[in-house]
Amino acid sequence: MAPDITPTTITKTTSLSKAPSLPKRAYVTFLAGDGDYWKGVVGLVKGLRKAKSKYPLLVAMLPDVPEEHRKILIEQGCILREIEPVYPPENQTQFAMAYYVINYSKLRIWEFVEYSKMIYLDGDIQVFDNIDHLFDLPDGYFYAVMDCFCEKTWSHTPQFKIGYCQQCPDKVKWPAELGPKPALYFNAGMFVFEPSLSTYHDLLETVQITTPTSFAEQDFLNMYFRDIYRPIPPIYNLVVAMLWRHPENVEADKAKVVHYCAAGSKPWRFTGKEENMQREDIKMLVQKWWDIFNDESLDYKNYVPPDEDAEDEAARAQPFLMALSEAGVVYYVAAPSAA
Ligand SMILES: O=c1ccn([C@@H]2O[C@H](COP(=O)(O)OP(=O)(O)O)[C@@H](O)[C@H]2O)c(=O)[nH]1
Ligand SMILES: OC[C@H]1O[C@H](O[C@@H]2[C@@H](O)[C@H](O)[C@@H](O)[C@H](O)[C@@H]2O)[C@H](O)[C@@H](O)[C@H]1O
Ligand SMILES: [Mn+2]
Repeated sequence: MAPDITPTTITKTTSLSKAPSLPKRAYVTFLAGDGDYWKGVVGLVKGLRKAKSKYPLLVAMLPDVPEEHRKILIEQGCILREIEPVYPPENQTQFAMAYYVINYSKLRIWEFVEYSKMIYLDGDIQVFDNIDHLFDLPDGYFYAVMDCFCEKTWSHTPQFKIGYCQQCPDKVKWPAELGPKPALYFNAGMFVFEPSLSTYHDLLETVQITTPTSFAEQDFLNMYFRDIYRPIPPIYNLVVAMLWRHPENVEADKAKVVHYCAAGSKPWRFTGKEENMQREDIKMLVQKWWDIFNDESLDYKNYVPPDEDAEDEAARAQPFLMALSEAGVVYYVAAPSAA
């Protein structure tokens, strides 16, 4: 008896085959432990909503995130993805911060291959303007903002010891006797990447044969993606220490993304007592974070998505992308030759 292939079945099959396969994009952050970083994630998802981002926020979370925090994040519209920890090989390394050892677990996000492109954001980051246009940057590269070597957390490095920083390479030139100038180095609190199973497996294998260093997975990612790393402007990840280390390179009120990574700058723990925490620009940025965190109209349960036919943000940003590629001379600096 021939199977009953009715028009419905054929239609259903046909319509499914026509389903558009739009590339899926999402923001992703990382959450570990039962501490207070969940507040950073709530602030981040509300900030993305305020900036009218079109894409969801995934939370790659370790099993030790308590049920109570998970519930809060789901109620705020986050997509939770539990991941297993990634530990570096046994080592004697003194990480710049002891807890950095858990940050290797960030590498699990390369496994999220249902997404074609993702933007990773630390939980201590806030997005104050729409950055959806970064998803339209050309594939095949790793985009992130250049870091700064001037904080005490870098005091163990030759750069710090001689006063060299990539943010001002002409101020103290890299001495030839120290060998080749360090390759451009990014802050791993924010980056644009493409999930890929082959990259994911290679990352995990490479971690196990790489001696850990003080900035843990940030150092590792800089080594791993060195050849395809493309710097993007500091407005996309204002590492707040830049405000006092390189004020000529940044403007607090122009930053689209702010990274509260200087000691004492985490908004949800802010006391104002640590060095530089009484600066007006720091207090303004911390207040901006709290204004979003406390804004109940941005809670997922109260949120009304923007009008669907509002001008597409990507179209609005097209001129930007052209400018960025033209300005490529400034930001798409090829890594200095090894010689
Ligand atoms: O107890 C912790 C410590 C860190 N993190 C996550 O790991 C990221 C990196 O740590 P952190 O931002 O503190 O490092 P920094 O950028 O300040 O060096 C955080 O933003 C969080 O997303 C976390 O979830 N729980
Ligand atoms: O695990 C290593 C971490 O390294 C980075 O933080 C550092 C780095 O930015 C230094 O340059 C600063 O001086 C320092 O304050 C800051 O903590 C990333 O932000 C974080 O996500 C994570 O990868
Ligand atoms: Mn951070």
